[in-house]
Amino acid sequence: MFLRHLSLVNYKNFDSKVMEFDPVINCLVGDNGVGKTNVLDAIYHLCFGKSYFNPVSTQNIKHNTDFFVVEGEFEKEGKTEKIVCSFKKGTKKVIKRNGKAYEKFSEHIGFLPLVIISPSDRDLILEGSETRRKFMDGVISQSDKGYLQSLIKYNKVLVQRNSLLKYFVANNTFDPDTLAIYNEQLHNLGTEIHKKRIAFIDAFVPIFKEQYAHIAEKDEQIMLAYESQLTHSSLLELLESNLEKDRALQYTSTGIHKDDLSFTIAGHPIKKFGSQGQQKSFLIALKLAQFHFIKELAKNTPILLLDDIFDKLDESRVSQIVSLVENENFGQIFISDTHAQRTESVVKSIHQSYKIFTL
Ligand SMILES: Nc1ncnc2c1ncn2[C@@H]1O[C@H](COP(=O)(O)OP(=O)(O)OP(=O)(O)O)[C@@H](O)[C@H]1O
Repeated sequence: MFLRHLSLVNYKNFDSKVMEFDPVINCLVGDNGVGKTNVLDAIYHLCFGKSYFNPVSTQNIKHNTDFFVVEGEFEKEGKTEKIVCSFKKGTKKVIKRNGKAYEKFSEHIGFLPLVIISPSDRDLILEGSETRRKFMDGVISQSDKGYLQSLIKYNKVLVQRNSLLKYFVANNTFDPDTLAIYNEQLHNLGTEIHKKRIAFIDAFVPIFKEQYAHIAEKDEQIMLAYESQLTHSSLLELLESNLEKDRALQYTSTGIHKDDLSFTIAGHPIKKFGSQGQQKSFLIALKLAQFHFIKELAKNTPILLLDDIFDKLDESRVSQIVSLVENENFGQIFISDTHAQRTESVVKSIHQSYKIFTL
């Protein structure tokens, strides 16, 4: 699968921009702020219906205009797939595939698999558990449509249960029967999601470790583990035993919405004890593992977006990554960099088919 054509209207810093891509390697080069990352983000938008960097849709519209359109033509399994993502201030965003609008964006997720590696990935280490859950959910849902639907349903029931807990306090009342219905629904959906997360981590960790070992060229005892309150108790038991606490807090304090991933090096949190280079390598290994995982399960090679990746690492780690890209059968790759010469010498060593765009 590859993206052949991209056209932007009023997307971030672009008035209008049309690009025809190479099926293998595309490099976007230029000074800081020219819009290299914005092009990558537009491609991300076509695959996920949203920006990777800025979730506020109005802020993706070029300043002083009131709509944007991102259009892409992909080649997938011998067919052309035309995707149009448009947004006008005050209306709902629309995503169309071959002229037909999706009713639910979630139906589009996974159709065009994509993995992005960007400096903002450091949030996975630095930020709270929600960022890591989103990463885990993103990987699983690109290969399992049912998972995303269960997650959406779980979150809906969670909102309903939280509203009910607030209602109890506001009206000085309590209704155990309605609560029991929500508890059961959360238990059923949560247990299914929990099982899928366990299965995912079991399959993902060996791939991740292999990617890290390639980049670091030595064993640095890195580990990724799934942490869940459901490991020791069922969700129903947790909901029931935390009822008084939840009533006081007016929200649901236990469940798979509290799950996390722990990232460690030699048994210690990488956030506190990993060097900057080790943290960067960890994140790249995580994303390359995501790439291989999706490729294997979705039976479809994801597009790979490498945003500013060469600025982050020492030369030996960069050449290790390049050799990974060279050896494994990657699909289409987009690379953004400020150094035209560096990029060209790197891509020349990967493949004879490439295009360089100077923005
Ligand atoms: N909604 C918007 N309207 C107009 N310009 C915008 C909008 N959103 C972002 N920009 C501009 O886009 C530019 C940033 O583009 P981008 O992040 O793609 O740069 P880059 O080429 O990747 O730079 P770097 O090399 O620093 O990473 C900034 O100048 C920013 O002001």
